Amino acid sequence: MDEQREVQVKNPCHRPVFIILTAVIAVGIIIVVSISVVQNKRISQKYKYGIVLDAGSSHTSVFIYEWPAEKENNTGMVRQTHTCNVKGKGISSYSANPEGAGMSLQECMEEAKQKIPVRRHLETPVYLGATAGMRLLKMEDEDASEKVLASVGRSLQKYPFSFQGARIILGQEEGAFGWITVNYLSDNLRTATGTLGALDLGGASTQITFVPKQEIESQDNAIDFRLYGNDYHLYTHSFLCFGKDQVLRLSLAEKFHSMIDSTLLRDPCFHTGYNLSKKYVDVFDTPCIKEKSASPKDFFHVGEGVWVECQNSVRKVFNKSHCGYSTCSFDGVFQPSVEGKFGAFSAFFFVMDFLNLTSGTLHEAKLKMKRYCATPWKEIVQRYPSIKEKYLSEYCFSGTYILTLLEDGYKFTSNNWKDIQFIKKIGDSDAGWTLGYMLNLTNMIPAEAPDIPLMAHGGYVSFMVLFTLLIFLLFFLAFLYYRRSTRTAQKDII
Ligand SMILES: Nc1nc2c(ncn2[C@@H]2O[C@H](COP(=O)(O)OP(=O)(O)OP(=O)(O)O)[C@@H](O)[C@H]2O)c(=O)[nH]1
Ligand SMILES: [Ca+2]
Repeated sequence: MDEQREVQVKNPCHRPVFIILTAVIAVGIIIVVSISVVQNKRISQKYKYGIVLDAGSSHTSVFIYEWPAEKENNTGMVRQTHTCNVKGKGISSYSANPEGAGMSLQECMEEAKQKIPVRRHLETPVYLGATAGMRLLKMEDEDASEKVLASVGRSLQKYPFSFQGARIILGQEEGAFGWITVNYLSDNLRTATGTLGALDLGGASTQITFVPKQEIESQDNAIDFRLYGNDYHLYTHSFLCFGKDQVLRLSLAEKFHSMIDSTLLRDPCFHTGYNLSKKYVDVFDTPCIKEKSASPKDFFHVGEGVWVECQNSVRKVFNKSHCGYSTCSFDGVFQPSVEGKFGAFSAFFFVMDFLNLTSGTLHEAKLKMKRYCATPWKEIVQRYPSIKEKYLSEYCFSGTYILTLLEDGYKFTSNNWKDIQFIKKIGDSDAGWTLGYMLNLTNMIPAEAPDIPLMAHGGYVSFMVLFTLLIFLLFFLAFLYYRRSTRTAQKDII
């Protein structure tokens, strides 16, 4: 009986050291399993989708966005997975045939059906936002603009997605959501380390948006946001009629006034040797031109290729005669001095990228423009055989307009020229207003900062490796201790 008790007392499993080791190992295993369950839950999540149609003045694009279902409120989680460019012109060109506007969207919407998993169709929101082309149509013919919007709305309702409306967005929204997009994609909103201004150049309007140092003197140009716990006081302005297609018309109309021969329009912004018969209505048929000069049905558009003269003619479209504030850009619009870095996208990028002006100084850009505009049209066509002649013929004008808008209009100088980054995409996503618009309407950017994740992925992996090694070590120690204790116990019995 005494012998039996002695064996029991000496059983190593009953020693305090062994009990503590076992308890530590058990707790360790529980911690490792719990952390991996919580952490991996985040990895095995499913994706959600959203569709935004950008119904611009020149064309419509359909953007599909995707984000992990359980990370809706974390910044940087939404990315563009697919784009489809609708064939033909923008929806505002269907004023005489509104049904055609809705039909034009079909091909891209069928593509969206293929790209988004069927089980997500019903819950996927679809938004259509129309910009300056539709704003101009509304000014010209409100009834026609309503019919076009109704037609695209009916067309979008035929798809299995959750249609959320088709509307003309305000110029302020276009500017502000472009700013949200570039700053969301650059992860500037959560970190609050400074923001990127946004410059958007479309066919019919252009937007400038940034956080100014000066006070905003006009309420129409001020927008406030609270995002991830930070307050932003933004300056924004959208210049209707200052998109590059409308400014080309304004500039041609201006030249008509000083023409001696009303059938021959000599243009320093087009290359020498460029000579094309154009229709008078194609220039003047826009609400952006108030004074319709009496001209014939057709005219010859003849290039002269003189950059300095081109810039002088472009300057005439900026009205600087009045300003009711301490400072203005042009057309009597208040603008504080530009501040910080800017992302310039849409036609700012297409044009500056083509002209190879996305880097270098303002002075170099002017010299390159001078050379480019002076190149004969024949040579330009030979140099770029794959580019549509309409686009190609307009780069001298568009590049000149961009330099003039940025320098004379917005007051960028050779000192802060380098602060303008010409961008098309950030990561996979296009820079533009659509992503910001969707993030806002789905409430995906919270006003307050979301909870910090339990552990960053790198930290999680290191932690799991170290902890697992530690548990193995403890197992090994427990084993050594058990073996030694059993041997001692056996020796004692013998
Ligand atoms: N060179 C060139 N121009 C383009 C390209 N894509 C569009 N454009 C032109 O660039 C201008 C601006 O295009 P977008 O930014 O799509 O303009 P939009 O959204 O239709 O117009 P808004 O309603 O004013 O915003 C238009 O004159 C287009 O015809 C391109 O790939 N290359
Ligand atoms: Ca646009």
